[in-house]
Amino acid sequence: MRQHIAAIIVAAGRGTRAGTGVPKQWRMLAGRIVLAHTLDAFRQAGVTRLVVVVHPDDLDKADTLRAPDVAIVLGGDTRTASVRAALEALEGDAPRHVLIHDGARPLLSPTVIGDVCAALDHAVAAAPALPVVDALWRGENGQVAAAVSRADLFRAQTPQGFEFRAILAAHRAHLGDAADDVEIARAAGIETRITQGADDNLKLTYQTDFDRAERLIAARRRDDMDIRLGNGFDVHRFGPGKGCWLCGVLVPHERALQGHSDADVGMHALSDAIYGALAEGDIGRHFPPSDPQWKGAESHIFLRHAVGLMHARGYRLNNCDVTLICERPKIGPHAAAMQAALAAIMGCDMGQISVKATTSERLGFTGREEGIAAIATACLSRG
Ligand SMILES: Nc1ccn([C@@H]2O[C@H](COP(=O)(O)OP(=O)(O)OP(=O)(O)O)[C@@H](O)[C@H]2O)c(=O)n1
Ligand SMILES: C[C@](O)(CO)[C@H](O)COP(=O)(O)O
Repeated sequence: MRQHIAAIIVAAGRGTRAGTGVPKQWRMLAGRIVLAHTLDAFRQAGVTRLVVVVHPDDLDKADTLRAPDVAIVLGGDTRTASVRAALEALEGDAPRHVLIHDGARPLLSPTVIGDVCAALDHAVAAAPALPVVDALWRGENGQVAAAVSRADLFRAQTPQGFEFRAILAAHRAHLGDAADDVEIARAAGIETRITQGADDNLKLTYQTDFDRAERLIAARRRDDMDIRLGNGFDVHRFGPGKGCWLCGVLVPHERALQGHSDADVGMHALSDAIYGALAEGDIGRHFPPSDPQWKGAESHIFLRHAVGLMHARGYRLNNCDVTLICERPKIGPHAAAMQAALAAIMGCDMGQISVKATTSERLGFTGREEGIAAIATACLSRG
């Protein structure tokens, strides 16, 4: 939660460039009102105080946005006047920081918001932007009149973030209009740090922007739906030796597991679950047992390889679940250490990893303590 931050979402424009009819911020985009997408991005970023600035003619439409975290404020004739109205409305219970965002930028990501918020820990003002990458020309009568240097040029985006008191004072002191709030802050002598913008954070200005935004959301939804499951199963027999490697932890025992590698049966099952989710076979395909270089190999090599492949394919781990099947050694006292070891290898949070154990009621080879079996499930998603 970002307790000391409020977000102002300006949505009082008429959207004339996007065409006639309903103003763009109230139109449907991928099945939802544009502003509903915008508000959700802030909620996902943990901003819980949202001020939406609307045109008086749109008050009835604003009813659809009403929620405990949303305040509605009436805007003015210009974007600058709309922002000012919201700043004044917040003053009675002033936040420490304020983010000012175009309602017409519905595809902003929690990452862009988070980067601005992080920059505000060290700066009075911060805003996202993208460097200009194309060559620039000045045109006259449909002809190229001159080349213009693109060095140091950026395309400004929102949300633009400020110390609340500083931007309120800057707005109060500002005469006339401005393209954005950074211009107003700079006029008051406030330096603004540039944070990473995003191509997707486009402003809906023309109808073609709606078409592009629809395509981007459709692609995001396809990615969100791309969830993959894999399972793995492995068995190693007991033999001479002391202690068993299980999920990256050497567990004291009067015997050791036998195998071509270090025989970490839990880590093998987990690696196979990840390979399975990627439809990439199993450990044996990537590390053939016939290859002497893997003799006695530490099993984290296999797991790291599976995780590397997962990232290379554009997936990340949602969660995984490993079950060790044995009478002894007892796993419970070591389960937390195993979770920690796997998390360190996989570069994820311990909460994403479950390690548990069961006996087989003294039945079968595990019941007779001839070996240990492990099953694992991994769930991956895009991104
Ligand atoms: N008087 C105004 C004018 C603009 N905005 C908001 O400022 C953002 C960026 O402005 P722009 O894209 O220029 O929106 P419009 O002014 O609505 O567009 P147009 O210029 O095409 O009419 C939009 O979310 C818009 O709703 C506002 O709150 N109050
Ligand atoms: C604030 C802004 O989004 C920064 O890029 C932009 O200036 C507002 O939109 P407009 O089309 O320039 O009115």
